[in-house]
Amino acid sequence: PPATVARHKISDPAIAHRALVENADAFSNRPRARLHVALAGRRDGKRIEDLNSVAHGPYWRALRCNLTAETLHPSRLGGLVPLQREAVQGLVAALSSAPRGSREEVTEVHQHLYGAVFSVVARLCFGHAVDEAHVRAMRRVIQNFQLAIGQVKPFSAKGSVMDKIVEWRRLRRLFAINVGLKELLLPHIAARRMAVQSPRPHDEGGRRPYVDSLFDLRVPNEGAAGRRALRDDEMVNLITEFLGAGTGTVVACMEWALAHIVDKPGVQEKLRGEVDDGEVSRVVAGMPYLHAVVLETLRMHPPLPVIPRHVHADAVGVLVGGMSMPPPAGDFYVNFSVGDMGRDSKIWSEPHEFRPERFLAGGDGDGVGPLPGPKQIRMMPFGAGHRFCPGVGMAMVNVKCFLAALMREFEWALPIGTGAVDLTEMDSFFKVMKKPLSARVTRRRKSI
Ligand code: HEM
Repeated sequence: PPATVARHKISDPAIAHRALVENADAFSNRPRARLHVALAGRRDGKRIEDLNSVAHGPYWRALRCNLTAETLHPSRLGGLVPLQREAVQGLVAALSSAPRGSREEVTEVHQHLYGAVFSVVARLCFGHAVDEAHVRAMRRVIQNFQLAIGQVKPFSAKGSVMDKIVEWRRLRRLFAINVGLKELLLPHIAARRMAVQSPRPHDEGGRRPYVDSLFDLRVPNEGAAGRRALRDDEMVNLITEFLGAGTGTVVACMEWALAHIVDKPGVQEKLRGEVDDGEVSRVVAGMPYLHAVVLETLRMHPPLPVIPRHVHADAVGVLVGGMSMPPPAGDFYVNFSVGDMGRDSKIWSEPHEFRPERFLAGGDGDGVGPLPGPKQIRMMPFGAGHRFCPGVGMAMVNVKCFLAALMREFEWALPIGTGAVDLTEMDSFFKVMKKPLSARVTRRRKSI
């Protein structure tokens, strides 16, 4: 984005509510990420949007309605259970046989979690027929892509010549990964297109893969009447977004939750009391303490701690009283600081303490859910307003399902000889653990 656009920070949840919920129309565009500007420049300005980057309007609405109605609708989440069950089995096997370090710890917890969640998301996207080797290949490229985007720091344009050279190199790496992604995904899109057109399509157990919905989708035809089908390059972007957004955030949340669980054995004990007598599918319905653990994790460590908006000058009045700088004359950007809201001592008692009980009856988070209610914002890890995260339902179900299984199957403890988990945060594409979680992961005798 042009360096001249003023960027404001809003940490006050009342003002965030006034803007994102009460004046949602005026606060429904995101700044264009440098990645998208740069990629469009390489394609003669041809648009390469995904749902996250596209401007609020009819094209966005078509993409969003399709995703929420066809793939992420709450009524379809039950269809995830077989995919989750298979992924849980793989995860339990992988963690059971993972090599241990000198302090008897598993060092690559994150990678194992990523593999398991990705396999659910990839099959939800492409259907069950996509084989394990291809899922692994996609996962590698998507992970590299997110890593590379995190390094480009989409909003930094300042710095010395050296900084710019470094950044340009990173952008080039990103372009190269982007090309690789396209080469990898296009054959899968083509294969799936053939499969759905065949007289006997593969049985998906009642689920409809995300790509299938993209084949049927018709979007407004820019500058012309009527609607048109999606182009292949648009599908590649939407699929990349689906695979990336659906995995990285969920894994970040799970890793933070496990970090606190390892840090506080009491939390693990309470969780176990709840999950030991449960069936995986019951996780969706009633496990209040597990639900509280996930909310507490998202309060303290929202994977996306900043929610940016591009705002027209005439909406500046909405933010009066909350601006960190004098009101701008022209259009401006606002960063709503989800991270600050989650740790605001005016809203939360002892905000730096991991205390899931606060979300149970009588606690200071009693009644607070993953999305803000219509009246006020206490925390907003999934955003707010028109652009709130459409994956909230699937994310909560996946995090809870995997955590429940990990509690039921394993004992989680600090590596031998260490006193505490290092909970320092680091900015990457998502807010992640600076020192990835290592833990002693011992198989429990009692099993599902
Ligand atoms: C713990 C997990 C997740 C967290 C914390 C999270 C968080 C967020 C946040 C903060 C936003 C921006 C909201 C705003 O601007 O108001 C967002 C947008 C989005 N998320 Fe998620 N997300 C998660 C999981 C998912 C999943 C599972 C999917 C789908 C597969 C997904 C797909 C999206 C998409 C497509 C957008 C852009 C929506 C739009 O602009 O209309 N997310 N997410």
